[in-house]
Amino acid sequence: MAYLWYKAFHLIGIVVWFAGLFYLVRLFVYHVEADAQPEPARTILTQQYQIMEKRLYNLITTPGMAVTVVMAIGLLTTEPDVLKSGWLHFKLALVAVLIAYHFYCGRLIKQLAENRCNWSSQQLRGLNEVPTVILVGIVLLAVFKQSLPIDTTILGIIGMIIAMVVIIQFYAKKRQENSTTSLAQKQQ
Ligand code: HEM
Repeated sequence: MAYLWYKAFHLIGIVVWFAGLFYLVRLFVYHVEADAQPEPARTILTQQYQIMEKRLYNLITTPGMAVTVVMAIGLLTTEPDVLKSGWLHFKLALVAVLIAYHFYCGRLIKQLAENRCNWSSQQLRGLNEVPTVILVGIVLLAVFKQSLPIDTTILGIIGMIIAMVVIIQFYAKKRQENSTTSLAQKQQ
């Protein structure tokens, strides 16, 4: 019974953690774009984004990660034999990358607050897709376990990354066109 409780809260922690990670980097995108606004909009917007980023990271994202990891430890102590499974080793490698991403986002919050962030809004849009790829990999491993078809999964993930790059480029072009049109309309 304890195992099921741990698993349920493991899943709840994951949802909270990912909601935080996805929203956080979206806020970074808006924060960087606000930097290009004229004053006083620039100061008002960037200060507001700083507050939102810190609160989201400290009150939602990091607690979500903590619940996920603590519940995972609960799962492993209840069923220590799972530790021998190959799928779990792959999953832990992906979780390590995700945790590194989490703390890197924490560093980006500080860099943005100190105006030292070198990422463009377009690059941040790409960065925001990193947890999506990790999520797909981890969930497939957790659900299929040792019966996961590796070749198909790798091909599927590569296809997904290509599709994301194409979509991000497409929307970048669209945004560029829209801003050129609205500038031309203002000048008329
Ligand atoms: C801290 C590292 C983690 C460890 C040690 C861990 C370990 C485990 C274990 C032992 C199970 C139970 C497997 C079963 O009973 O079938 C499980 C379930 C699951 N985990 Fe994790 N996990 C970790 C992080 C994550 C993360 C970050 C995600 C999502 C991105 C995730 C997604 C899942 C899912 C979806 C299940 C349910 C699988 C099922 O019931 O079919 N885990 N995890």
